Amino acid sequence: MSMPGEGGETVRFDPADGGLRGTLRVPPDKSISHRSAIFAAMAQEPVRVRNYLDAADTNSTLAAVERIGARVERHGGGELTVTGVGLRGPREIDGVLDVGNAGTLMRLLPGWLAAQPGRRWTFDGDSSIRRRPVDRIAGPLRQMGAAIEASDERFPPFTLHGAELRAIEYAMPVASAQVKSCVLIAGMSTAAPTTVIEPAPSRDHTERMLAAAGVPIERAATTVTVGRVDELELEAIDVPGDLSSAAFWVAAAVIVPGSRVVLENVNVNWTRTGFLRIAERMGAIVDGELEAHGAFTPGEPVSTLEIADGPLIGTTVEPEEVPLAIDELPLVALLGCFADGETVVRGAQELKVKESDRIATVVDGLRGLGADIEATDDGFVVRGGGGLRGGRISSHGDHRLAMLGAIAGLASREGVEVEGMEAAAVSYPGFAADLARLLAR
Ligand SMILES: O=C(O)C1=C[C@@H](OP(=O)(O)O)[C@@H](O)[C@H](O)C1
Ligand SMILES: C=C(OP(=O)(O)O)C(=O)O
Repeated sequence: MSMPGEGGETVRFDPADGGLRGTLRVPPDKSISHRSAIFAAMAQEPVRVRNYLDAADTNSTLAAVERIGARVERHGGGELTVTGVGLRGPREIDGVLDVGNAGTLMRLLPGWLAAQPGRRWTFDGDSSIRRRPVDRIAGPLRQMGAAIEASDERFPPFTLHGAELRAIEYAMPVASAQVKSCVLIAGMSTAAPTTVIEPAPSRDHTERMLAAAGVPIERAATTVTVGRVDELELEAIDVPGDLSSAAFWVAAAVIVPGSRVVLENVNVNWTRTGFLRIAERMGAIVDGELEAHGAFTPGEPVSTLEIADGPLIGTTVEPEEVPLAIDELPLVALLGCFADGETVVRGAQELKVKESDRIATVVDGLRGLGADIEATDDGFVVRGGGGLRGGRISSHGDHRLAMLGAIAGLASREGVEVEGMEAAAVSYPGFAADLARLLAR
């Protein structure tokens, strides 16, 4: 299977003289879209999903739930009706379940399928997914009674044998919303309540959506307990805009002189907004009013954000902040190049097992554009203030690297060529069109 970005399209991003200006509605949230499709597939009654993300990762999820028996009607404009198979109804398939490039799909869906006694599925994906560990979900699922065979014990492809699961109390070794979600989903089928303890808070979209679906779920600090259910009661889900996509424009507005950008309908769930807090600490001014979210909310707050350019100072991102800003840490490195003093990220080893090794690809990529940046075992150190010269950067097939390169180009002195720009379509297919809108004056 091929990897997006390998040997693909090279696109040049010139300095955005005069700044980025305008108002955007950022694309639907990827994490919440994945969950809406998977939870709707578990329901028995049809579920209306509004504003579903039309991107490679979330389309992999729709294809996967269809293969195991759910019906997906696509009404256009991000509107779907998903008719599920019920919690106990996913069917076996011939061949593999292809998760494409989507780590979230690969780690959430097994939580459900592990609870189907006597049935089995084989999961596989692209060359990037084959480097992403599944032992982190195989461990707790085995403790619950499922069997999993993986290549080298750790990586896809892997085969999952469902079982009558037993409840566990699972203390997670790493803060991962994907692992937490997997165990909670499996825990909906155990006779006694299942508990997950996180080392630090991570995104809580699963907890919010399951609570909205009538699942007994209790949270106290970093402990989450889920009770058994026979059915999910979800009528409709309205997916808010993605903070992780919005973050590219927040970063661009802050570092490209003369910018003023307004971002509408952004999910500002506290477990996702770590990047905004870090950027504000560095001196960025992000104004946002909390707003109600419309008729069918999965319990997620949204806001309109207003960002303008301004001077930055370096900061240190501590380990407990990492899960709250995990996908935006590459952008912290970029801001660091434009900030006075040192910007340090610590406790972010998890970056090594994303779509690319994001410590190596960010550090090598930005250094190639003129940054003074060094990798550490668990993050990076940037000595900023000099901005970026420009040059060439590879996405390594990683959507967030591709878009990082683009924003770096806009803020650079000489422009940046991004190799493998098409990888952006994994989470943000409209990235180029939105950029063109912010450049049109
Ligand atoms: O649960 C989710 O939707 C996600 C959790 C995070 O991964 P980890 O759980 O591996 O930290 C994040 O990096 C990923 O983009 C999406
Ligand atoms: C890490 C990411 O996603 P996933 O784990 O779902 O592939 C991401 O979107 O940055």
